[in-house]
Amino acid sequence: MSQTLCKAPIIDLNKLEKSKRGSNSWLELCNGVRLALEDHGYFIALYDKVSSEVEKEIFDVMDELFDLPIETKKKNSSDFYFYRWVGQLEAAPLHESFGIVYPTHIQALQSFTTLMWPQGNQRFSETVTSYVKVAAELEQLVDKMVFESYGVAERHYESHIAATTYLLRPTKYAAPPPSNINNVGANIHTDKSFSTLLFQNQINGLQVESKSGDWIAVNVPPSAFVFMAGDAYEAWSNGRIYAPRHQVLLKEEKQRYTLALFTFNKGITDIPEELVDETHPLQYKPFDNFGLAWYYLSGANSMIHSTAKAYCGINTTASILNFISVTKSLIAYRERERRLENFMFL
Ligand SMILES: O=C(O)CCC(=O)C(=O)O
Ligand SMILES: [Fe+2]
Repeated sequence: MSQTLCKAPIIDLNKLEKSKRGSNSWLELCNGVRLALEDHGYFIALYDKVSSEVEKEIFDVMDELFDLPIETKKKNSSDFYFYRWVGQLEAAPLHESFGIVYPTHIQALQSFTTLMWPQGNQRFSETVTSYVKVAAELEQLVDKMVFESYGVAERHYESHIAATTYLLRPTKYAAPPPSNINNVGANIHTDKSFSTLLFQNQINGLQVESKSGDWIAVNVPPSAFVFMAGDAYEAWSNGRIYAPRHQVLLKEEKQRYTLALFTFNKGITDIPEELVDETHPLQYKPFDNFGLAWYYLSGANSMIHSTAKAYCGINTTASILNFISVTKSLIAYRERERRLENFMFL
C-alpha cells in the first residue's frame, strides 16, 4: 500500500504566492503541473485557500442537501445525465450525486437552491459560492500553468477561459456495510469533462489507473484537492495529456463526500497548432465537448475507456454516430445557453 501511495504526485501551489509570474520558479512549477498531467493524468494540489470555516460548513450543508426527501431531490432533473440528480443505481448503490449547473453564477445557484428549498436556504448558497470561488480559481490557475508550459497561453488561454462552463456535482457515498468493506462507490470511467477538481471530506476512496495499468489508491492529505484531466483535455492537448481511468472503492465503514467541480468547454474546441509537430502528429479533430459527453452517454463507445479517440480521433470510424450525438449535444447546448441567458437577464 505504501508503495502505491508514494506514486501520487503532489504539487504545492501555495508556493505560487512567493514565485513571480514569468520567473524561473513559476515556469518550473508550470512544467511540474504539465508533466504530472502527461505522466499520471492527475495530481494532488495543495492550495490552502478554503478557510476551515468554509470547509466545515460545506460538508454540513451537504448533509442538509442529501437529507432532503427523494421527491425533492428528483426535481434536480435534466435531459443531460450529468446535470441531474443520480441515485439508487444498481451498479453503485452507495452512490448519490446532484448536478449544480453554473455554480459560479449566483442566479443559477439560487435557482438550484430554491428548487431544493422553496423557502430559501441562504447558508447553502453562500457556502457553495465561497467554496466554488476558490475551486474555479484553482482550476483556472492549473489551466494557465499548463498553457504556459506548452507556450500557448498568450494565444489560447483567454478564449479557453471564455469557453469554460462549470458543473458542481456534490457526491455522497454511503458507508458500506461492515460485511463488505470493498464496495464500489463509482465504477471505472474516464471523465468526459475538460478538467475535474475533487475535494473530499478526508475519507479516501479514489483509485486511479496508471499508464502501466496499476491501480493507485490516492491518499489525499486533509484539505487538499485532486486535479484530474478529462477526455477533452486529452484531445485538446493532441494526446499529450493523459485522461486516466479511475474508480471509487470504499474501504472504510464511513460516509464519504466529494465535491467534484467539472469544466466543459462550450462551442468547438480546436487543437492548438503549436501542439502538433513531427513527433506529435495531429491525432484529434476539432470537437464539441458536450458532443463528446453525449456520445459517451449514447453508449456508442465502451463505457469505461477514453471517449476522446472514439469520438474525435483523426482515424475514428464512428462518424455517423458522431453526427447523431453532436446534433443532440447542440440541442442540449442551445437549451443551456437559453437558460443561462434567462439567468443573466431576468
Ligand atoms: O469521488 C471521487 O473521488 C471521484 C468521483 C468521480 O470520479 C466523478 O465524479 O467523476
Ligand atoms: Fe470521475
